[in-house]
Amino acid sequence: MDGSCREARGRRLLSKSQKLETREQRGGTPGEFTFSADPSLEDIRRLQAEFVAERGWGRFHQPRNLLLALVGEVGEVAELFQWRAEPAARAGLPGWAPGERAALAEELSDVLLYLVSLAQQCRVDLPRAALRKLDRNRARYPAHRAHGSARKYTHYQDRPPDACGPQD
Ligand SMILES: Nc1ccn([C@H]2C[C@H](O)[C@@H](COP(=O)(O)OP(=O)(O)OP(=O)(O)O)O2)c(=O)n1
Repeated sequence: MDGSCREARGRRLLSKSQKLETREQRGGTPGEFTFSADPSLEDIRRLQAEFVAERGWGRFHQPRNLLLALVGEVGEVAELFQWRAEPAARAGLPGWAPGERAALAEELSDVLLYLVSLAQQCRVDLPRAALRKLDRNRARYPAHRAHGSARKYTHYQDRPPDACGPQD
């Protein structure tokens, strides 16, 4: 893809993300919520890498710096939740103002952008790695044993299948 095609694609993705933000500001029923089909994680990696390269920031983006930046942004997400009454921390974030939802979308995006950058700098193919990890989680937490229970997987490994019920 040449430079002008890449820029046009970047603009299209940006205009889509602006529409998505409007949807986020409205809130909605959590069960009905889905992500947009694009951009892919690879699109986001590439756009962020271009953003960093255009500013000559590559030398700052060493893994440890990115990790610290990521943790800092996670802290900013936590700030938006701290001291809220319990109902406002439920799925769908009832009672959150549009501006607060927009602020959360920004902070979560900062987390994602630093996570993707960190994975790139550590040469981790994040989408594939996440799929592999999901496979591992499925194996560790068989649905018939873990259903309705928040216990750690080691609880299932240590016991025969009939030693505990699903609610145990
Ligand atoms: N060296 C840098 C600096 C910034 N960014 C990008 C990634 C984040 O998405 C965002 C972080 O920018 P800020 O450090 O300005 O943090 P905030 O956007 O959270 O601003 P504020 O702290 O005012 O909320 O910019 C980056 O990739 N590399």
